[in-house]
Amino acid sequence: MIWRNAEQCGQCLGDLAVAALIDEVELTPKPGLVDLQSSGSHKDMNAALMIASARSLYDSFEAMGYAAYGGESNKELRETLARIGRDGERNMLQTTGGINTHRGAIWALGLLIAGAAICGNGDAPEQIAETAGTLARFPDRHALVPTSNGTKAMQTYGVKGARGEAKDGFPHVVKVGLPVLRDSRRSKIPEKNARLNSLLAIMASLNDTCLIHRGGMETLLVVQQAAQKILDFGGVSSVAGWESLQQLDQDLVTRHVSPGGSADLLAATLFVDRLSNISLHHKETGGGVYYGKAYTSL
Ligand SMILES: CC(C)(COP(=O)(O)OP(=O)(O)OC[C@H]1O[C@@H](n2cnc3c(N)ncnc32)[C@H](O[C@H]2O[C@H](COP(=O)(O)OP(=O)(O)OP(=O)(O)O)[C@@H](O)[C@H]2O)[C@@H]1O)[C@@H](O)C(=O)NCCC(=O)NCCS
Ligand SMILES: Nc1ncnc2[nH]cnc12
Repeated sequence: MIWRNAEQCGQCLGDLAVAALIDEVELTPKPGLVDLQSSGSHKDMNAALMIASARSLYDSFEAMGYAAYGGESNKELRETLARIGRDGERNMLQTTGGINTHRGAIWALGLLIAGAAICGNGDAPEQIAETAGTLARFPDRHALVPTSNGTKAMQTYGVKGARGEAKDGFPHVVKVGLPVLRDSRRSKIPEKNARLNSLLAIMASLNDTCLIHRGGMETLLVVQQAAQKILDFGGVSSVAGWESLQQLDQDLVTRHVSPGGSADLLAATLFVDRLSNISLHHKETGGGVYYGKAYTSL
């Protein structure tokens, strides 16, 4: 266990989750998404609002880590997380004046926090994601009848959406986003470019219901192919890749679409990445206590 008790676990995972969300928003330039330079395809959001939204979620993330610490994946925990998650959504909407900034992120990060708190060993991302997946597969008796954009896309086009991604053990985090992030780092490009490559790799294969809801399947395919093309150029550090990234951004803004689900899964990737760095540091230094925000710089 890298935490001594449930309080420490909740605080550490809460800090890391908020830091991951802020890192995602601050990553610039992202195609169609809110970043530090523009609001992308969104008329009702900007970076300050997204950061306020991220911070408003700390208590919920902390509570999820606390609730899951040293526990096991079962129906009771799933329902507890769902209750905390719905409270988190209410806080987010209060903070943003009713704008849905991070619903998908609460879902993905909440489950991964719980997975990490159960496993207690942060340097095994696959195991954490699989544990999160087992939680997602339990039913939640109190779930509302879904009328969301994601549900409509799932019903119309048969895609699995955010629920499917979680139930499958977050393949776009552990098999796509994380390997591309780490491979890109190994080629010694700037950290920002490694994160952009990771986002593009997620976009190239995710059935993002945000894109489908606003643009249909045709738009999804256009975006997936454009993201893949940038990676085939050698990623955003290549001249052609960087130019194509600017073009993709303009195209998404013109089409008024945004890969919000991919952004959430990039945040989830950054979360598991930093958690495993902390965990390895903990092992190398022979343990020690969790020093609050100091860990987030690792
Ligand atoms: C299970 C839930 C995730 C609900 O899922 P559902 O699909 O029914 O509902 P949505 O509200 O559509 O939420 C899904 C959000 O997940 C992101 N996402 C999309 N595709 C994927 C994917 N393939 N894999 C993973 N994640 C995906 C995405 O989130 C981002 O987009 C949000 C903005 O979307 P939207 O409201 O559609 O925004 P606009 O385009 O602006 O809409 P219009 O104005 O045009 O109408 C933004 O929040 C990003 O985060 C999807 O939106 C889950 O939420 C749930 O059941 N919660 C209940 C509580 C619970 O159980 N919690 C568990 C705690 S661990
Ligand atoms: N940066 C971002 N812009 C728009 N929607 C998002 N959903 C999650 N992150 C986002």
